[in-house]
Amino acid sequence: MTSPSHRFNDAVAGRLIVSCQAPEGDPMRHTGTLVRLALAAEAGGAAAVRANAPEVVAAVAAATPLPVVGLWKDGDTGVYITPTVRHALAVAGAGAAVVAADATDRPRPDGSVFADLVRAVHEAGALVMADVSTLEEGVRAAREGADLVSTTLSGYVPGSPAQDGPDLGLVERLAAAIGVPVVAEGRIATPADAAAALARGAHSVVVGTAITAPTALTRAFSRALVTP
Ligand SMILES: CC(=O)N[C@H](C=O)[C@@H](O)[C@H](O)[C@H](O)COP(=O)(O)O
Repeated sequence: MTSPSHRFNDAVAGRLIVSCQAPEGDPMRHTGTLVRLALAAEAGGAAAVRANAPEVVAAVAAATPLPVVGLWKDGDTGVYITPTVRHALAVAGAGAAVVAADATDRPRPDGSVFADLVRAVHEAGALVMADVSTLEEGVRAAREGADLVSTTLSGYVPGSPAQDGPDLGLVERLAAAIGVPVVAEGRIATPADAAAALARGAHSVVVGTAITAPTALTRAFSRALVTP
């Protein structure tokens, strides 16, 4: 029998995962709207959807046959992407095929370690995508049982310098170092960026803002039109 890990990994191999999220206070932060974005992603050929919060994960999973990579953001400092085992189990319980969680080496609010979260999510029948910012974190997450490792947090945590574009160097280094699939995520702005990520060794590519964030995209256009 094919394991859940093989099934998901085969389904997203060489393909796009669309992140359908909206920040706190954004007009798009509305479950029905995020479901519509997920349906648009499906219609456009995405292989999976990444979604935030149990309610949205459940609604997207009910509306589309695509597997859902679920997370639960809590706050925006320290470890905020699925920070505790409780958050992870709620996301798995909502129907996520994969639970994405911070796998940096910073302290977690419930005192757990990443390996505890991996164990709990596997017992719940879902896979784990480790969101990392460095090569070392990715190597450790793979050793601790992560099913996929994503470059999500590169440029967003102390010790990982901010960059304008995607961190394709990290994609390449991870792909050479670990045996689990590497996902390129973060600031992938164009189809050419996505194709370049695959060429550098990514198994799959997550795109959020460039596809599903009209407020941020409008802001970028507006700023470009402001005369100095
Ligand atoms: C750092 C962080 O919290 N990243 C989040 C992870 O779920 C999302 O806010 C991003 O939109 C997602 O990673 C996709 O990235 P981009 O929107 O750049 O394509």
